[in-house]
Amino acid sequence: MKQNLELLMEMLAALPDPVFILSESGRYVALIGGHDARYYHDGSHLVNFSLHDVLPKELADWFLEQIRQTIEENRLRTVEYALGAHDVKGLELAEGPEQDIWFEGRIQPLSNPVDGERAVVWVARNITERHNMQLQLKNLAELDELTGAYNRRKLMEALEEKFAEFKRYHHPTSLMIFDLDHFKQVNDRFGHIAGDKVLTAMVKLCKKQLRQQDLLCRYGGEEFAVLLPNTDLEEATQLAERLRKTIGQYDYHKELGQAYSITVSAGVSALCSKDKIESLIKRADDGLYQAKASGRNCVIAKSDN
Ligand SMILES: Nc1nc2c(ncn2[C@@H]2O[C@H](COP(=O)(O)OP(=O)(O)OP(=O)(O)O)[C@@H](O)[C@H]2O)c(=O)[nH]1
Repeated sequence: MKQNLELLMEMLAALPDPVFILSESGRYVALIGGHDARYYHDGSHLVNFSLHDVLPKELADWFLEQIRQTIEENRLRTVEYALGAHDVKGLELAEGPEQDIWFEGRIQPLSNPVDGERAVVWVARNITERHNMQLQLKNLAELDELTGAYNRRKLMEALEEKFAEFKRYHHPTSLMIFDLDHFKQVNDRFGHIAGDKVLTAMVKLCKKQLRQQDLLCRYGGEEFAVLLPNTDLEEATQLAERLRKTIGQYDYHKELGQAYSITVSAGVSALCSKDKIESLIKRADDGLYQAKASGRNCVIAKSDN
């Protein structure tokens, strides 16, 4: 009997991933396993502290909510979350992983109370590698490799999404399409690699001007599009003008080895009730075409009539 118990204890201690017993009020009742310092920090000091003693309030509240839901639903639940060593008070920072860790938490309610309280068992597994890989795949699928702007596929996806939202809620939504003027001359004069640097610098410049919600995409070659949620045609035109001026005033000395400025031409359109995605794009494209035809370095807004 004693031998069996010893074996059980040894087996539990050897568990590669940390297993926490957490009470409904957020107390760390016990911690078993998880001693591999390549993947985990030593959390043994946490026992008998409460979540709010060691975690920032927002995180502690989130953990408590997960415990509460698991007990209420009385079933296994799986959650994913990030935790940095600096988030947890009292950890030995010199030991364990340096970067933020992504965890998968598998939370199971216990059938009997612990010290008079309902409790869960929370198995935490380091999934940082998998998470980073997923992020990398997502970036590969969504981003233009050269400039870091979103790619055309992402633009079409976002347009579908915003179009559906527009039909439901009628939030104003606009599209700007712009193209660098006489860009062939840049390539011819400075070479294709220098041209690449100009495109990359220009995207950086635009990102600084745009809001978090705006989606800057490489539409093709030296043509870009910006999807502007919650923006009507007038506001979109103002924003396009601001971008045009900012890009035109930038000196590509660093990229081209001499003072050089490049202008852009742009077309702008806004979703209207009888629109399809294609007609929204076509109006912005028509605006761009007109801007080129009327001497470049300007913005033409195309309304739906
Ligand atoms: N360096 C570089 N150049 C590119 C890339 N994609 C497209 N281009 C170049 O962009 C240029 C586009 O030329 P055109 O379509 O004649 O247009 P433009 O010279 O900009 O003239 P307008 O648009 O009429 O003002 C071509 O020289 C393409 O090779 C790229 O990824 N890198």
